[in-house]
Amino acid sequence: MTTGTAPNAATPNQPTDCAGPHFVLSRPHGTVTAHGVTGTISDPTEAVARVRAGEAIAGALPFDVREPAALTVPGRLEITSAPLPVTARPEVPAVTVRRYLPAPAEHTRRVTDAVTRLRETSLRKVVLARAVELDATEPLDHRAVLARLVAADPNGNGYSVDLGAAGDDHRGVRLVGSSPEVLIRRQGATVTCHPLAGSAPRDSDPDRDAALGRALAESTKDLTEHSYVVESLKESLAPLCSDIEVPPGPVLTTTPQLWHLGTPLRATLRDPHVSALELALAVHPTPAVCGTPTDEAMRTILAVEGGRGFYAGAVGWTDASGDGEWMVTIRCARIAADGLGVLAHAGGGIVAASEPDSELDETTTKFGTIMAALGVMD
Ligand SMILES: C=C(O[C@H]1C=CC=C(C(=O)O)[C@@H]1O)C(=O)O
Repeated sequence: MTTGTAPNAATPNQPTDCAGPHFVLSRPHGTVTAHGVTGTISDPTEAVARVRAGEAIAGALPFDVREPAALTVPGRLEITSAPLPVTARPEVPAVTVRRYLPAPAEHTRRVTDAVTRLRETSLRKVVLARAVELDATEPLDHRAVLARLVAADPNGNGYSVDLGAAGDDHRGVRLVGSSPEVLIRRQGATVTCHPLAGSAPRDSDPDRDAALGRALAESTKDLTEHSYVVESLKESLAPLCSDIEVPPGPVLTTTPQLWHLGTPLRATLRDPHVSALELALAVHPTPAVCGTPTDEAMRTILAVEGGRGFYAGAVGWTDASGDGEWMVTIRCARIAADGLGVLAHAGGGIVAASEPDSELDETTTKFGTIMAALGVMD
């Protein structure tokens, strides 16, 4: 499907397609590529109005939606029915870890403090993340990183977004990743989401791997952590949707690095004018990236971590009819405009029963998706 055509006009912050499309989202059921830019939008409310007026949009929402979004009105939205075709796994220049932010011991200390707080206050769950700064010896090509992410994922998940629409600080900056988590998808009146929460590492030995999956499915701590996300989604969707179908319990899903607990939800949209973008804004941030209660968890995260930028936000598109898909922005990295500096984040849901050392290990495993794509573990 294609929506309109327009030149790739160049204004100061405007993303361009000079080095490949400014937005690509590869999914098992299809790839959406935005070609050309007719406008940029940093205010999601304006984007909602533009979609209601019959325009398509694509891009990224930040974790804290009070910060600028990176959305474009594309000249043309190309939608295929297969993941991004990748014929060969391209080489990338050498990438090395500069430092972890905070240092691993400090992340463990933060988790310990959070566990105390979870036991003593009304906070039930909080997702704490840490970051890693990496350096490339030569400029990284985001197209090569995207191809490696898509090639490494049996489901073909991957995204690459030019963040320039968010303002001068983001000019030429790219967000690349491979998210397994569907925040929201709208196809006509059908609304689906697939929240994930609760994790265990994979193992190269099939028997040990299967045992890790079984243990996750029975883990009270992980089932509790997961339940907050499902409850939150049901609550956020209720005013906008009817017939919300929730399976009796979560199912196991996998990425090459991790097992996750996931719950596929399905609902019917009450008002056909409510677009995929509006639905994404209504449910974000879910307790898969923030916590429960949302406000208390958000305050805790901002106080402990500071800003997250586009990590733990949403990346996706909405077409002129309001259909679209938004993924939770995880398993990703920001590549600086010079292609040399990289910043990646990984987080995990903390509940009262969390163990700080396991939580640190979980974030290390989650970094594996982007580290492998950057060749750090080659
Ligand atoms: C916050 C992240 O993952 C979320 C998605 C799946 C499982 C999660 C968990 O088990 O904590 C997180 O909620 C991340 O990858 O940075």
